Amino acid sequence: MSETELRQRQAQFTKELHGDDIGSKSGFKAFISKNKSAQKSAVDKYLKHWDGKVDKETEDKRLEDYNEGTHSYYNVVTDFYEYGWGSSFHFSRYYKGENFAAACARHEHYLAYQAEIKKGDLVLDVGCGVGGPAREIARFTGCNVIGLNNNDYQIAKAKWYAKKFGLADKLDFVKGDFMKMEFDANTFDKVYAIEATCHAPKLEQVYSEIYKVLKPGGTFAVYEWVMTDKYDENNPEHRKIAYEIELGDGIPKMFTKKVAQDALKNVGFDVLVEDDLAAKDDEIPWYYPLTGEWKYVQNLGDLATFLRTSYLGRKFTSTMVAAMEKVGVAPEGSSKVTNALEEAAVGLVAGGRAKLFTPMMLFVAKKPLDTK
Ligand SMILES: CC(C)=CCC[C@@H](C)[C@H]1CC[C@H]2C3=C(CC[C@]12C)[C@@]1(C)CC[C@H](O)C[C@@H]1CC3
Ligand SMILES: C[S@@+](CC[C@H](N)C(=O)[O-])C[C@H]1O[C@@H](n2cnc3c(N)ncnc32)[C@H](O)[C@@H]1O
Repeated sequence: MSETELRQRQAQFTKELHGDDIGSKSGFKAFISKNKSAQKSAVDKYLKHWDGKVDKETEDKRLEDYNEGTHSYYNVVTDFYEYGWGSSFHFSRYYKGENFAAACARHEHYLAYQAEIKKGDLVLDVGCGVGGPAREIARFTGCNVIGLNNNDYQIAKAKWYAKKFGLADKLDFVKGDFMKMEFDANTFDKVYAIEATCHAPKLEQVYSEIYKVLKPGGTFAVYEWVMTDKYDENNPEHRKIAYEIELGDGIPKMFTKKVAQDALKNVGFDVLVEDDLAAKDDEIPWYYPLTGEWKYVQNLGDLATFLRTSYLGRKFTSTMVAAMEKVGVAPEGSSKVTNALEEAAVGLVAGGRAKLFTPMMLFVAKKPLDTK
């Protein structure tokens, strides 16, 4: 299928699944108003590559089908993410006494600071979700952001929020595959990516696209999802954790830190910073909202989040979803989605505790000035 046909099909499917009125409904309300047969087909498309097999052929198919696979994944999880987590789809570090929302904003500000984003800069957000980080970074720095995303539903939501919060003149969101960017070379002053490029079937390709669209002298800053140096692909316990992360988070293959480091260098970047922010031995771990550690809850906002994200909260949600699916209120396949998200949570916490995985491998890289 050609790129244009794929695009048209995905746009048409988004209309069928989510209807025309995207944005005004979010979380639970959006979830129950989906077209039921389209939802079933989206769930099947996402899960068709996840049948427990870890052989090379199955993995190759997942890598080949990365675009549709991820598109389908975000079609079915976005409402759950918004309901449980908010509109920034990433993890954060937590300082003692700092609440969830403040930590999330600070994590975004830190990336903007590392990327040296300034007022008036034209910035690309690679894999922008529903635009939570883009809104924060535009407000924080005064820059203009273009968010790139291959998920039509999220783009429609991101546009809706930008308008709602009076940021439509600072932000734009466009459909596209980060493996084949359509922007002219040397377009952006800065580029950032937050927990998104791990969906790429090949890191070197997405980094080389970023390199292409960045102006010479421009900075790229990324929070990358990688398996750490402790990870051993031949250790079945390690592989099980990586598989849970892949399945539950719609990732064709988790790569190691070494693969990411080499990829950045191979495409021509000068790598200025390599810092695993999950390896700082913070008193409050980045994965705490997915555990049962109530002691870190700071305020009522955190309590509301924790009631949805903690083990018991997730159990409550999945039980309710299963009951609603049974009586036909929730679309068929919804329980498969909550089960997959449970695998994600379990794998992420296990990977975090064992320091086999990090969702915040910070790389800051520059495109040399003497390139075209
Ligand atoms: C997939 C990538 C690369 C990044 C997303 C990181 C996180 C924002 C998500 C990873 C696992 C997600 C889960 C939820 C929210 C978003 C994540 C933390 C839930 C808490 C949403 C509510 C559901 O009932 C349970 C989910 C568990 C996993
Ligand atoms: C975990 S979300 C992170 C979103 C955002 N960076 C944030 O922090 O809120 C990953 C994002 O990458 C996007 N994505 C995945 N594969 C993509 C691709 N091939 N091209 C463009 N965007 C992609 C997804 O649609 C999703 O918006």
